[in-house]
Amino acid sequence: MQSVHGGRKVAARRDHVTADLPSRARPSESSRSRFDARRHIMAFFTHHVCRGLSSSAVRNVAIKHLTVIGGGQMGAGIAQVAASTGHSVTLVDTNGEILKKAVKGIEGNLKRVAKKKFSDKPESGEEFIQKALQNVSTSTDAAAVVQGSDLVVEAIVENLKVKQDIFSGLDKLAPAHTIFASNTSSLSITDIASSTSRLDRFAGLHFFNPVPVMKLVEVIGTSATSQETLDCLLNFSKVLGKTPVSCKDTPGFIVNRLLLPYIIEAIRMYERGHGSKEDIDIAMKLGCGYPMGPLELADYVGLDTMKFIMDYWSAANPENPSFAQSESLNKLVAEGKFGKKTGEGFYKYK
Ligand SMILES: CCCCCCCCCCCCCC(=O)CC(=O)SCCNC(=O)CCNC(=O)[C@H](O)C(C)(C)COP(=O)(O)OP(=O)(O)OC[C@H]1O[C@@H](n2cnc3c(N)ncnc32)[C@H](O)[C@@H]1OP(=O)(O)O
Ligand SMILES: NC(=O)C1=CN([C@@H]2O[C@H](COP(=O)(O)OP(=O)(O)OC[C@H]3O[C@@H](n4cnc5c(N)ncnc54)[C@H](O)[C@@H]3O)[C@@H](O)[C@H]2O)C=CC1
Repeated sequence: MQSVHGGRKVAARRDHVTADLPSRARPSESSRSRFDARRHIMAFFTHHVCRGLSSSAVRNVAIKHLTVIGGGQMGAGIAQVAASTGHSVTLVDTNGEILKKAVKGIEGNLKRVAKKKFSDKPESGEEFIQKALQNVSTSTDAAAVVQGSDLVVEAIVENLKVKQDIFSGLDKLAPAHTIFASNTSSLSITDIASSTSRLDRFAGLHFFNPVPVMKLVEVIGTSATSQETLDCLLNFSKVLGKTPVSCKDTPGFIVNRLLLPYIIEAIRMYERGHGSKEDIDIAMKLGCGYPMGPLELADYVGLDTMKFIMDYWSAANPENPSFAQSESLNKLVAEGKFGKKTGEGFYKYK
């Protein structure tokens, strides 16, 4: 195991709990202690009450240590938020260079959070950053680190077989109480879970990009997921400072079921020449108040991921012309232009 920051301190600390909240959601000084007390009650629930819920294996779960598989934009974001709310996190990727980049990115983003949250107390901000970084370690070997995990969150490439392979291997090594969760955007949780023998302890935990900023988490249960597992994940999401919603394991869950047709139609509109990419994006930003237009958002999500999603939906619905191949998306992906993360997609980035 390659340990970058190595720390394994797991106590949920008061100054970590509200760390990632945007300023509009942060409590005033006068309400902070009440706010913190509520968070502590939720942390207590996750850490202790889940233990006694029922006779299933998950009753022993106290989510203190998690393994996040995939050190890309989502995995790094999930690790950042978990570490800054007092959890010990091991971030895993097959590529050590990606892990170094992820830790550097986490440090940079923690500085942005600290600058906002501790604008009047820079020394507290520095302490917050160091404590969070001590909670993160990295590894290129998931099998070697999963034994100590209460929760495994997978955020690797959007490919069913690759996700099934990783979970099937870890299922044989992880303790019985460990909950497995996938951050998939579009794949069936039931299909991913079928590669394991812990169907009652398997769920979707779908974060939004950028994880430190976006407040939503979709908690997705299959017909086999136990209520104890769902309760633990709903409470864990709250301890992270997020607002969870419960979803059935249906295509796209809630958000992507609505977002997918919107982005598809925007790309088709651009391909038909009915509007320039800039005008389509400006129209949706100024007309609907969205922070990003649909083509900017596609670049932000990653065009490789968009193509994985599109190919999967297309294979599942071959008769539906909505999911027909997109010439512009295919061309950009073939050229390695995956959007913001590679410096070019529909737009160029510095
Ligand atoms: C025809 C074929 C088509 C194929 C179609 C396939 C369709 C597939 C669709 C499915 C997509 C799947 C993705 C998924 O599963 C779900 C998603 O995640 S969808 C994406 C959701 N995200 C959004 O919608 C993001 C929208 N954008 C924004 O909210 C803002 O633009 C953003 C916050 C990203 C940036 O804001 P901006 O003002 O532009 O920049 P700033 O840099 O000033 O940031 C604002 C604010 O936020 C802080 N911040 C930003 N990033 C981070 C970070 N990583 N960590 C910490 N803090 C961060 C920053 O500091 C600023 O704070 P201030 O207090 O305002 O200074
Ligand atoms: N990009 C987005 O906006 C969102 C993506 N998601 C989902 O999250 C997942 C990850 O997406 P991103 O972080 O954007 O992708 P990414 O491409 O930034 O990162 C994926 C990472 O997984 C690593 N990886 C691949 N196979 C692996 C394996 N077997 N073991 C360990 N690591 C492995 C890669 O090296 C890469 O670093 C996907 O399932 C995606 O659909 C969910 C919400 C939003």
